Amino acid sequence: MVQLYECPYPRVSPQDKHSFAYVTLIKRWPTILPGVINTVSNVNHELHSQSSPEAQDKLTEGKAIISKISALKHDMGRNGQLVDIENDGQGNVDCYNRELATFTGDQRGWSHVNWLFAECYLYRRLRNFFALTKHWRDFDPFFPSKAETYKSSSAAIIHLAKALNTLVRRTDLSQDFEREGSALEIAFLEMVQADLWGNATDLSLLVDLKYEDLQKLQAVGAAAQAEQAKYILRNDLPKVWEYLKTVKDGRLDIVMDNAGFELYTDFILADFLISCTPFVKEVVFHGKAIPWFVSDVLPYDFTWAIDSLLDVSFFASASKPPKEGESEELKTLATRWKSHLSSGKFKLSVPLDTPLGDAQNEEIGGFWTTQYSYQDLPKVAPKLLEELQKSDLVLFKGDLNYRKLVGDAWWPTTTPFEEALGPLKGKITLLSLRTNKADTIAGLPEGVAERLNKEAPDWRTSGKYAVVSFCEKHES
Ligand SMILES: O=P(O)(O)OC[C@H]1O[C@](O)(CO)[C@@H](O)[C@@H]1O
Repeated sequence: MVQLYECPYPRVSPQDKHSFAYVTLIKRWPTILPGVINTVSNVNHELHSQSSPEAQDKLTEGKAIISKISALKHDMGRNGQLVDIENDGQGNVDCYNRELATFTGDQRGWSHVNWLFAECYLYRRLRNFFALTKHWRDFDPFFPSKAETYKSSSAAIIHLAKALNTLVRRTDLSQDFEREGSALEIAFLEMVQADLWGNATDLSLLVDLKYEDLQKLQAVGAAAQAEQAKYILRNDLPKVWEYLKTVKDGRLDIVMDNAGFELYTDFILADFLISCTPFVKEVVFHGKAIPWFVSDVLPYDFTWAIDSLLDVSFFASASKPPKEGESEELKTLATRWKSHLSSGKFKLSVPLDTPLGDAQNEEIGGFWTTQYSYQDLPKVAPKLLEELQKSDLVLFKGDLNYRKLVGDAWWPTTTPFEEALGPLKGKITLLSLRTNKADTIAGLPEGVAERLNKEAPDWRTSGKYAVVSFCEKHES
C-alpha cells in the first residue's frame, strides 16, 4: 500500500464535539440522507401507477435503495462501524476499502472516524446503492435541488451576464494592462470575487435556504464586492495578478465544486480570461464522476447549465424572470460558451457524455472522488499530476477542495499555506478560492484567528469569511 503523507497535526474528526465534523454527523447528514430518500420515494410513487414489468422492477430496486440508506443513517446514529463498500465495477472501491482496513477498533466508528474519509466514503457508499441496480444507475438524487437553486439565482445570473457581455464588447480593455489599477485589473478582481462568492451557494450546507438568503449570498456588483472584500481573511489576489501578467495564451484548469450558480461563475471567470485578456487561451474543467457532496458538478450538469441559459422557458418560471432584452444577454453568453466548447477553448477533462460513475475508472476523472488529500496526489495520481503540470494555473474551487489541499488537519492558523500543502507544494501553480465552511485553515496573518474567535465565533464554518491562497510551482 502507498505510504500516505503524515500530517504533523491531527485530522479533524467528529470526536471533537466543538468541531463542524460533529455538527455534520449529528445534524447535517441526518438531513441530507432523508432528502435522498424523499427524492427516490417521489419517483417510486409515480412507478406505483405503472404496471409494466420494468416499472415494477424499478420500484423494487427503489425500495431496496431506500432501505439501504435508512440502514446507513441508523448506523451513523448509533456509532456503528463503517463497512466495506461492495464491488459495483465503478472504480475507487479498493482505495476506500484498503484505507478502511487500516482503521482499528473505535477509529472505524462513525463518531470517531477521520471526517474527510467518512464524508467521501458516505457519497461513494450512496453511489454504490444506485450503481448496483439496473434502473437507477444514471439517477442523480440531487439533480432536482441543483436545478431549483440555479433557477432561484436568476437575478445574479442576469447581472453577471450583462457585466461580462459589456466587458467582452469593449475593445480597449486590455490596453495598458501593465499599469497599476488598469481597467483590466479591476475587471479581473471583480470576476474572481464573483467566482469566490459563488462558492457560498452550497446545497449541502444550505439545506433550508430561503430565497432572500440566496439573494444576499449572491450579491454582486462593485459595491457589494468591495463590502465583501473585508471578509477575505487572506487575499493573494495581487500576487495572482502579478503572476498572470507573465502568462501569454496559457492554460487554466478549474477543479470545480458546485453545479448551478457556482459553475456559472466559473464559466464567467473562464470566459473573461479567454475573451478579454491575453493571458489564457484554453480552460480545462474537472468535475466529479458521481453525485458528490450534494451539489458538485457532474458531466451532465456541465452542459445542462449552458443549455438552460438558452431555454427561455427555464428562467421564465423563476421568481425574478428575465425582463425584456435580458434573455438576449443570456443567449449571447451561452452561445459564446457553446462556441468555446466546440473550438476546444472550454474543455471538460472527460467526454461530455460520460455516464454517471464511468469516469471513476480512470485516474484523471476518478481521483476527485477518492478520499485522498491532495497532499497525496503526487504519489497516488501521478498521471493526473502530469496533466495538471501542463497548466499555467490550477484553480481549486470551494471548501472541500481546500480541505483536501491542506489534509483537513488542525494546522495552527498561521502555518504558511505552502507548508500545509505537504508534498504538493511547488509541484503546480495553484490558486484556491474558498469560502470557509469547515474548521481547517492555514495561512492566516498573526492575530486574525484570535480576533475572530471573539468577534464572530463561527468564522471558520459560517461561509461568510473566505481565503484566497496562491502558491507557485518551483522549477525542479
Ligand atoms: O461545496 P463546498 O464549498 O466544497 O463545501 C462542501 C461543504 O461540505 C462540507 O464538506 C461539510 O459537509 C464542508 O466542508 C463544506 O461546508
